[in-house]
Amino acid sequence: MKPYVISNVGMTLDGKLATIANDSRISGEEDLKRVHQIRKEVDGIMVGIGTVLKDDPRLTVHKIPAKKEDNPVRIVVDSKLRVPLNARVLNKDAKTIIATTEEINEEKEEKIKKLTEMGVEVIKVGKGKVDLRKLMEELYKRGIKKILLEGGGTLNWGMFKENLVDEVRVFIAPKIFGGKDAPTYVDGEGFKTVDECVKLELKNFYRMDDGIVLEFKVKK
Ligand SMILES: NC(=O)c1ccc[n+]([C@@H]2O[C@H](COP(=O)([O-])OP(=O)(O)OC[C@H]3O[C@@H](n4cnc5c(N)ncnc54)[C@H](O)[C@@H]3O)[C@@H](O)[C@H]2O)c1
Ligand SMILES: Nc1nc(=O)c(N)c(NC[C@H](O)[C@H](O)[C@H](O)COP(=O)(O)O)[nH]1
Repeated sequence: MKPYVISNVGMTLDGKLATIANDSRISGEEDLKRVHQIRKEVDGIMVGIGTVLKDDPRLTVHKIPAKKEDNPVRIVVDSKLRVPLNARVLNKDAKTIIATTEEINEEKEEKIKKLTEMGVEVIKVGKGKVDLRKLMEELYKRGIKKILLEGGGTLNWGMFKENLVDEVRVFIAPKIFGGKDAPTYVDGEGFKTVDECVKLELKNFYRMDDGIVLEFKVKK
């Protein structure tokens, strides 16, 4: 059994999640409230370490009225345990799980010890990179039945490739960032053929701020 996974991003018309200089001010105020409403409704919110290193996100519910217990469990996928100990995602505002690989060395062991002392749970699944399917099973066992996957593009690829995403909600801003190397919604290796790509069913769409939100179910 695995959690139900909602992938949500704010994206420009040309599919970017940030500029080549990592400016990622894409969602408007109303859309951020929509995102925080989803955060309030899920059991876990998941990002890759790239997002933590570039954005230092809090991953708590703070754009709409909420109590501390409304904060979902924060999950960071971090193969090499690069998360800085002063990252906001490690603060006391919510529970945090760091998912890393099974490879271990003295430095990593030391960091796990420090994280554990901070009250952070470290889950070790996979070799080379985190085994996302096994991670989903571990999270489900911990009562995490619904997850908001916030990105970024590399983790989104890993989750789509493993067929672990159930729903897609995307805010598209009326902006074009350009940039061959700018981060996009789904980066990583990419599918070679249309046959093997992720197929979606459009369920809903509506205006939001100066853009539009599209909602899809992933066809399984
Ligand atoms: N606009 C949005 O909605 C939004 C949302 C999130 C992030 N972002 C942007 O995305 C960028 C960060 O994305 P990114 O691609 O650099 O990093 P990411 O956040 O996708 O993290 C990727 C990292 O996770 C780790 N990882 C471990 N196991 C993995 C696996 N099985 N599959 C994939 N990754 C695995 C690897 O270290 C990998 O480099 C930033 O610019 C951030 O601002 C934007
Ligand atoms: N939906 C969405 N629209 C955006 O325009 C944007 N930049 C993000 N970025 C995703 C990232 O994971 C965090 O949502 C932000 O970095 C804010 O983080 P916090 O509020 O501190 O949790 N997400």
